[in-house]
Amino acid sequence: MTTQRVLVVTGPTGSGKTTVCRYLLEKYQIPQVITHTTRAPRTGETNNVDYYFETPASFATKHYLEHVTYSGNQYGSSREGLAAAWEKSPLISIVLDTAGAVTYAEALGDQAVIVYLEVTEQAALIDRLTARGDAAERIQKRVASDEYARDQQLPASLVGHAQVIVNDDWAQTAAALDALVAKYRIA
Ligand SMILES: Nc1ncnc2c1ncn2[C@@H]1O[C@H](COP(=O)(O)OP(=O)(O)OP(=O)(O)O)[C@@H](O)[C@H]1O
Ligand SMILES: Nc1nc2c(ncn2[C@@H]2O[C@H](COP(=O)(O)O)[C@@H](O)[C@H]2O)c(=O)[nH]1
Repeated sequence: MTTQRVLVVTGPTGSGKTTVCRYLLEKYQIPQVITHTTRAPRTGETNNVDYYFETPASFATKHYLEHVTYSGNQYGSSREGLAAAWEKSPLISIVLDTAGAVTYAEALGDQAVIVYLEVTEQAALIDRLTARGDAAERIQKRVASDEYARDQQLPASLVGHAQVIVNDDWAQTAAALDALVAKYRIA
């Protein structure tokens, strides 16, 4: 039987997690698990595609494998969402903060392939969030959050289990992703 795996893409805000999953979808047709959030959509984001955008009341009705608060908003990934993505392909991806990545590693063991993205210069993260169109007040609130500081490091429990990719240069990141997919994708 084919082993079902999920590429858990984690790392600091602005490190490129969403960009990586988009690349995996477009180049390799690797489906991404859609997660739930109470934050407002950014310009260009679509409900049921980028997230299931929820009210606090509707967020509370779902069945989560894990859920977190990140910079004042709630985020959660459902068991149903994971199963629905695995119905499409044995290899899928998900974007999580580092707390979520730790939970996935604990809950799924070797089925969770953890990829930690980092960027050498922290200032580049802020530049990237600004270039993405995030409002200055939102960036300031995020940078001041405990979650922002926490996600700058790979959690101790994932050291030795996670593949670290330095996403300074996209061509190098793409090459690292191609090698990762070659290892786990069933042709
Ligand atoms: N290697 C790179 N070089 C320059 N810009 C990049 C690179 N990778 C991603 N970006 C850009 O950085 C911005 C942030 O990327 P992305 O939204 O993928 O980050 P993220 O980790 O998902 O952020 P968040 O956790 O805040 O949602 C985007 O505008 C993206 O196009
Ligand atoms: N633990 C979880 N983290 C999640 C989930 N969905 C997204 N995220 C992470 O939240 C922050 C903020 O996301 P943003 O889209 O507002 O920039 C980021 O680190 C995401 O990776 C989830 O279901 N669980």
